[in-house]
Order: sequence, then C-alpha cells, then structure tokens
Amino acid sequence: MTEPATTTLTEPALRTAPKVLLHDHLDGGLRPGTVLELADACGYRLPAGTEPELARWFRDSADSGSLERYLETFAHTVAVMQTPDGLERVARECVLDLAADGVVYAEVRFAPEQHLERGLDLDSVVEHVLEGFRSGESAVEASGAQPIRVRLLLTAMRHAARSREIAELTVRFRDRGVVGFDIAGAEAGYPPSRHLDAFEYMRAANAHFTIHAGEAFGLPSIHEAIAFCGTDRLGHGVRIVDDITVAEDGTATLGLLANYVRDKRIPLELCPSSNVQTGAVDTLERHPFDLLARLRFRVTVNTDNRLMSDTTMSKEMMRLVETFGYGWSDLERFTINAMKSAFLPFDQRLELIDNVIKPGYAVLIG
Ligand SMILES: O=c1[nH]cnc2c1ncn2[C@@H]1O[C@H](CO)[C@@H](O)[C@H]1O
Ligand SMILES: [Zn+2]
Repeated sequence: MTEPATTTLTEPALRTAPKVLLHDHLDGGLRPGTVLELADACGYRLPAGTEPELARWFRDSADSGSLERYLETFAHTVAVMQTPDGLERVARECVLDLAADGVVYAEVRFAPEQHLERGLDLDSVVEHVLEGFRSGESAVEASGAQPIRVRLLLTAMRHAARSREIAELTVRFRDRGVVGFDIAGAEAGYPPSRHLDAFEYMRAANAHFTIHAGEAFGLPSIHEAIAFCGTDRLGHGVRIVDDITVAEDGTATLGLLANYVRDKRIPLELCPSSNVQTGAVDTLERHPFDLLARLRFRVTVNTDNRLMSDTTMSKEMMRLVETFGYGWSDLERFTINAMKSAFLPFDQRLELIDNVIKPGYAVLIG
C-alpha cells in the first residue's frame, strides 16, 4: 500500500482548500468592472475609465503608507453603493467571488450609515445587503459548488456619532444574518472608549463585537478595546507586537497586555497585505504574523479589502506560505482558529470544523 501523496502547495491547490474569512469589508471588495458599471448608471465620475486602469488606481492609491490616505479610496466604492440594486449586486458578487476562492464561511462588514445618500434608511440598507447575500448563496448552491455561508457584521464609523444606533441595528437584525458589530475608520484620535455606550449596549444584549484596534495606533487602543470595551476579537491587533520583546537568542518575553490577549485566546484578525499598504508594518517579511503564530496567539488570516489590496484569501495565504514557509497543517490551524472565533453559534462552528475543514485539509495533506 502506498501512502496518499501530499498535494503540492500552490495557489490553485490553495483555492480548493476550505477557508474561513472573518475580516472583509463589503465596500473594499467590489469588482472593478462593477464599480465602472454602477458609476455609469448613477452618473458618478471615477478617477479611471477602464477596468485595468481602475484596478491599478485602487491598488496604487491604497499603497499610501497611511491609514487615512488608504481610506480616501473608499469614497468611490461607497458612492456607487447607494441604491437597492447597487447594494444587492455588490453583496451577491461578494458571495460568488469568495465561494470561487474556496471560502466556506465568511463574515463581511460594512457601515450602513455611509449608504444613506440617496434616500435609503438604515434598515433597508441592511435588508438589501442581506438579500444580495442570500441570492449569492443560492446561486452557489444551485451550481453544485462547495456551499458557502456568509454573515454580516455592521460597522460604525469611529469619527462619527452613530455607534449606539448601529449597535441597536445589529441586535434588531440578529436573527436575520447579522452576527456582530464593529467600529472602523481612522484610529488615531478616535479611541474605542469614545463608543463605550455602544459596546455596553451590545454586552447587555449578549451580542458579539470586534474592534479595529492596534493598526494605525498602538497598545493604548488595544488596551481600551479589551479592558474598557470588552471586545470579543481584535480587528488587526498587529501592534500587540509592541508588548513583546524578543532577545537575540530568540526568546520572547510578553508584557501584561500581550499575555492577556494570548491567555484569553482573543482572536487577532490579521490582514497581511493591508497592513503593508497602510504602513502598519514595513514589509511582509517584517510582519509579526509568524512571531505571533509561533507564540500560539490565536492568529487568523484575512483579506481586509480585496479591491484595494488586489487580493483574495488564497493569495494572502500563499504570500504567507512564500514568506514564512508554512505547510498545509499550518494553514489548517489558522483556518480552525478562524472558525473557532466566528460569531456563529457553537454547534454550527463545530459542524463546519468537523465536516468541512478537517476533511478538506485531510485530502490535501494526504
Ligand atoms: O483597515 C481598515 N482600518 C480601518 N478602517 C477601515 C479599514 N478598511 C476599511 N475601513 C473602513 O471601514 C468602512 C466600512 O467598511 C470603510 O468605508 C472604510 O472607511
Ligand atoms: Zn478592516
């Protein structure tokens, strides 16, 4: 009897591996062609007129080294997501694109408050996105491909003052596909504690949330998100590395906060390419992903913004494989980390781990 062979770890093979995505912005993942068509339909002027030019414009402009400048590019995607058709189409295509990349479970987020420019209200904005998700999930199912489940997180913009309202919106839709709440936007000057009442409301409702923290600002932001706000997960959280000292012989010493994050198994939604673009880290080689993974933090791999980073889950994983030499078992561990950290009920998380993720990687590992 010969042993079943291990599948060579290439990007096409990686696309067949079951993947779990916890940090992906709906308004950061549009197809360039869709941005062009929707802009045409609503008379919106874009900075480029063809698909390849527009794709390059988003990637190059996002490559700014600053979160604030990176975020400026979202004006153009948000502008074309102001109508029922625009929202449904973008949500449906998001599901199709993630499924085609082998994602089996995703939590996709966006900020409803940014989609009220053409007369929609908060509830109907959320309904249209959920309708697009359902339509995408059904199309994947009907095609006979590996099914995908996509859930929604509602984001409040941290510079604005609508977080309590968005938290209430999240709870109102909790039985209809919305599984959590988040805050995003420029981090410096807008600490998580500014939105404390929204987080207290969520906790009182036994509802889940994550906070973008430790991306463009350091440890104080992470500390507030955990100690004052009680976040379930950290969006990025990459600056936790500032609380870890590595000696010349490689021995790592963790500070109080880093220890707490690790002890409590607080999931880190790491987004390697995005972190390089916003300047949160200098290069992928210097990304603390590997240090954190080796220290057994609960690391997860995420896309953040597929359009701005010209990326997919398979590409993000492949970049990590090329940079840090990971194998299938490492990728399986990161995927199980993500599934364990999802805001889906426990029995459904377990079912996906046992019936989809483990069997999927078993075939590849051989
Ligand atoms: O990496 C990020 N850090 C902080 N905010 C972000 C990031 N990516 C996107 N957004 C912000 O979240 C809003 C809702 O999806 C986007 O419009 C963008 O402003
Ligand atoms: Zn993000």
